[in-house]
Amino acid sequence: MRYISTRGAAPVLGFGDVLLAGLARDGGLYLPEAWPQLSPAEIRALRGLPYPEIATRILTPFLGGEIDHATFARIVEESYATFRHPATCPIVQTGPDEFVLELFHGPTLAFKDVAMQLLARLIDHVLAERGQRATIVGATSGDTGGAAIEAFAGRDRADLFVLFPHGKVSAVQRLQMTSSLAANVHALAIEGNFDDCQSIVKAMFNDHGFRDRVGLSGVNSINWARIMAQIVYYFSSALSLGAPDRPVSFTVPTGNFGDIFAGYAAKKMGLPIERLVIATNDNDILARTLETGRYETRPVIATTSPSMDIQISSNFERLLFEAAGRSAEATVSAMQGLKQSGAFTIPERTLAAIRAEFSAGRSSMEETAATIAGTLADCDYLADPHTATALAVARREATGSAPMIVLSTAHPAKFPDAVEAAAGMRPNLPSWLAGLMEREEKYTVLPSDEKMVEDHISSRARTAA
Ligand SMILES: Cc1ncc(COP(=O)(O)O)c(C=O)c1O
Ligand SMILES: N[C@@H](CCOP(=O)(O)O)C(=O)O
Repeated sequence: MRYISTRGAAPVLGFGDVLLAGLARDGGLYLPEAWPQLSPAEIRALRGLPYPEIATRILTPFLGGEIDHATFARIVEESYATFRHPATCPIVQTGPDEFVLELFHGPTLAFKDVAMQLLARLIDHVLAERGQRATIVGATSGDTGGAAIEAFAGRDRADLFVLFPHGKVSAVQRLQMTSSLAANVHALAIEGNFDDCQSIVKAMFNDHGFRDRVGLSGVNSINWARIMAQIVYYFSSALSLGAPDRPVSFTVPTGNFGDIFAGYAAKKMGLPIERLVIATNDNDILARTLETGRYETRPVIATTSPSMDIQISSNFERLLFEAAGRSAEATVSAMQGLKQSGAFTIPERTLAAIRAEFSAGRSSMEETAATIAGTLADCDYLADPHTATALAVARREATGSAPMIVLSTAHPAKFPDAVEAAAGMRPNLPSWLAGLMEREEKYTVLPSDEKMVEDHISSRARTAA
């Protein structure tokens, strides 16, 4: 298996190199040269297997033979041993044809753990094999950062720097990032919003001198391995509802488009998926794009689902590349428009290809709050605001015949204020996280300035020359 960049001008890489590269050197995102295929019989053979076994079988083709089977199976097993539910990612029925896929049973209570636990172990493995160290960066609107800090803490081949928007994450999210005692992890509070953090991260990757000097690697979903790991739960949940003999649909609370792109990848690999529904909060750039064909950024609105307060949805680039017939030229032209004017228009044929696979809808903060309250009253199920955004959209968009699986991306206790305001009940952190709110915090506040962040990292990264 080889990987190509959406912008067509970066080296074609194997798995280990893609894992460490993060962003391609031409500014694009890596994708497999071809989608591995699973026949209906091969999918059927996964039924009833434990999650780590399903993951090992589905992900092996992406490794291109670079990690031997026993080692990879052990890494996957160890990754999901950190989850506190025997099914790893269970599904719960909340309506006649509505199911919630709970992705929050990992160490930091968000779906990011599913990929991050695996990513950290894979990076560690590849660095050890090569005798290298890495400086790892990540931008976060709250969840990626905590999951990365938890997964990389104490790993002696990597220094991790997480950029989060100062004052714009929940208290639980902040403490998960700022209270680690590990010397190799660093929380940086950036005076800006998530898009500012993400654009600094991308700028650091595009500064090749800095990138090479510190051995830069990334944990955001710009890193192909993040998407790869997220493909698995589309299969595991669909299998438990009868796949491949019964198609299913998914609704995904969406920000950076990584999670739902993993669903698209699962479909390309042969999983029968009827619809992929993009659910946005008031930051509805993706819903507007599907309606109008124009991707147009607006100022970010702070909502009760802060992890989705995003305008620059990184992985939409991967979809554009695919929908434009894998045209690097079309992708580059769209991305230039975005850089120059904050907008681009999607050509008709590309838009039609996107609309053939995806629907989209938005849920306002009021509708999301009402959905939290209504789902508790009707189904005795307490959803976090991100999950509730998707439930609200799913209930409006579910016109097809297939069962709808709604991705639950965070535990309600990560957002206790919003949940309490909506449902009148304050969710508690699980006992193993009790005491989090009293822990001592350690973080550095920095202006939204690439050079200052680079200098800060250079002076602390142990890989820097
Ligand atoms: C809780 C939660 N839900 C949904 C999302 C959106 O996922 P994606 O960025 O992959 O679209 C995020 C952040 O990424 C998140 O943290
Ligand atoms: N919502 C995310 C934003 C970053 O997304 P990623 O999937 O690209 O890492 C977060 O919680 O940090």
